[in-house]
Amino acid sequence: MFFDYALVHVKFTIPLAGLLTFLIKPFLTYLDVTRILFLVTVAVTATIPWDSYLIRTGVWTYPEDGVLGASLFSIPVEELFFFVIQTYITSLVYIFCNKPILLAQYLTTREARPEWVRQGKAFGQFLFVALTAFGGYLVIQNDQRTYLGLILAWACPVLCMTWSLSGDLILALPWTSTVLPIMAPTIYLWFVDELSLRQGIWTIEDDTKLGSQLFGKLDLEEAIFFLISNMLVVFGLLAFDKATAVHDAFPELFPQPSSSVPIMSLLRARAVPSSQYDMQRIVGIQESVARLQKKSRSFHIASSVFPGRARIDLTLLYSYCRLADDLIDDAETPEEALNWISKLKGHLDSVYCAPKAANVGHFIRANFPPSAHSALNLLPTHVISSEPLYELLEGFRTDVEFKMSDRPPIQEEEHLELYASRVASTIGELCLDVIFHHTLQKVENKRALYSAAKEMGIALQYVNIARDVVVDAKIGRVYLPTSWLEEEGMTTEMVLKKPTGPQIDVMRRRLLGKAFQRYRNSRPAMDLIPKEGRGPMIVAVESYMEIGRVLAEGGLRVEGKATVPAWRRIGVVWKTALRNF
Ligand SMILES: CC(C)=CCC/C(C)=C/CC/C(C)=C/CC/C(C)=C/[C@@H]1[C@@H](COP(=O)(O)OP(=O)(O)O)[C@]1(C)CC/C=C(\C)CC/C=C(\C)CCC=C(C)C
Repeated sequence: MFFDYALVHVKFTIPLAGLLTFLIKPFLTYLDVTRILFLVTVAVTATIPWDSYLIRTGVWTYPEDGVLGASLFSIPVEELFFFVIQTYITSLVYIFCNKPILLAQYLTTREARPEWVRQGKAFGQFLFVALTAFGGYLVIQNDQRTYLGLILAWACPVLCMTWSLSGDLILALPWTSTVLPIMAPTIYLWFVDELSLRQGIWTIEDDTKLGSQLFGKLDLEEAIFFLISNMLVVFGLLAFDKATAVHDAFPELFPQPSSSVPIMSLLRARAVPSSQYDMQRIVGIQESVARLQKKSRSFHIASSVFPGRARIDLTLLYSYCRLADDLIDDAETPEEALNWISKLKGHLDSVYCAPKAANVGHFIRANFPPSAHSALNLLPTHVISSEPLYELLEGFRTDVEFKMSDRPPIQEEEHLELYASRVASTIGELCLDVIFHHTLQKVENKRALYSAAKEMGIALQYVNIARDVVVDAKIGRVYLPTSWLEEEGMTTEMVLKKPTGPQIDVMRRRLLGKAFQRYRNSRPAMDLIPKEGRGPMIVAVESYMEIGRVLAEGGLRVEGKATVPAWRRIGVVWKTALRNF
């Protein structure tokens, strides 16, 4: 049939590329687009001489009526398009699979690598060198193994190079970041190829192939070709990403954020010997990511759409806030909790107030358990201002007061507002500090933005309280104002005993109403946030407000805690990103 090869694209590759573009476009950054273009250019340039040789020497043939007719160096345009679209598809799958991962946490110095990673990397290097030599040998033999030889001799030197650059990272990453983006497009292309071979759209000549099939008509060499070419794409992207991760992880070595430097300068980060990596910082980043992942699904999902360095700083900030909150919540007595507050203040004093020579590290080691060290050491104090942090600690004092006196600290609505502004408006301010620090844009209206961020913080805290009435009651806390309880004919003791029922639902709705009012007041200001942080910040806020929406709909509860189903969380992130990125 005429134009069969073009039809393969129309039916199989273009629709998949279109679907992936539709799904992933909202999350694509400038850096993503740059590296896809870079990789497509490299892939096309590197494949043309090889493919042209294959066609001119008759390893591959195409029936004349199966192709459009236009060609470059004997390569049909459809084939050239295949290099482009395959690289594009695999890159998108890779980017999709890797968004949730903060790559910097997988960087290691040679000494810090587990033995199996060191040996695996060396084995990979040996394997690719051996396969290159074997491929060369097969080409020289010039028999049925020629096509296999050409594939190996062409691809394995490049694989060896990219593996040498980032084999340690490839081995350390979860399989969903490496094997999945290689295998998913490979398997899809195997089926497309099998169909094409079955229909005779292209043919591999019998003299130059082994004659064994993986399945159906799919020749073993073709299966290996798609596997290896997708490995080339993924290894190439990983080598690129390793440079970005190094750049983002070590602001002391690279003051500019990765999103603002030209691609070639970025690759210079790759040249930094791993012996210069600050492993204490990397371990701290790992611990912070683990804390975020374990403690907050909303912020963890939202963190994946922030650009590299802002993402690291927000994760470190989260880790500090969570640690401080947990130290106080988990204290056995109110006195112990107050002691933690004063130690945390001491830490802030040593960072922000003491003369430069003050030994912050020593203070941390002397006063906090080892599990707290990295969160305190890595709090990005060069990026955030001190006042909101002191204020946050003041807010935690209210939590302690629940245990200290018979009179609950939240008597009136204004007490609730003060509490929320201390523990959450402060977080809004700190988040803005991070974004302002990492933007290259000159920010107008900073004052208005800070004031909206404070308002939004209160909205999120109200949602948090509305969600956690049961959970909080279990630890002796009722954040609903006593005056509201009285209006519903209840007392604090009654809520502590039975934190559910129609009166609680009325008060929860009242609180949610106030949360949404504040959300509506402050949401328009978010459009003025610098572009690097605007979309991700909106995603973070919307993901959290979704908990409020689920609650308002009387939604799902697990052990008294409203949960947003995973599909709904992902939907919110996707829709928000589509509108705001
Ligand atoms: C993406 C990312 C990693 C963001 C990190 C945000 C961050 C630093 C959060 C701090 C969390 C924390 C532990 C604070 C201690 C006090 C506390 C408990 C506050 C409550 C947060 C809930 O956190 P939790 O871990 O309990 O989460 P789960 O409910 O378990 O999922 C709060 C509800 C406060 C959250 C408040 C904010 C994030 C501020 C929101 C405001 C903005 C983002 C600014 C918007 C800007 C404009 C201009 C309007």
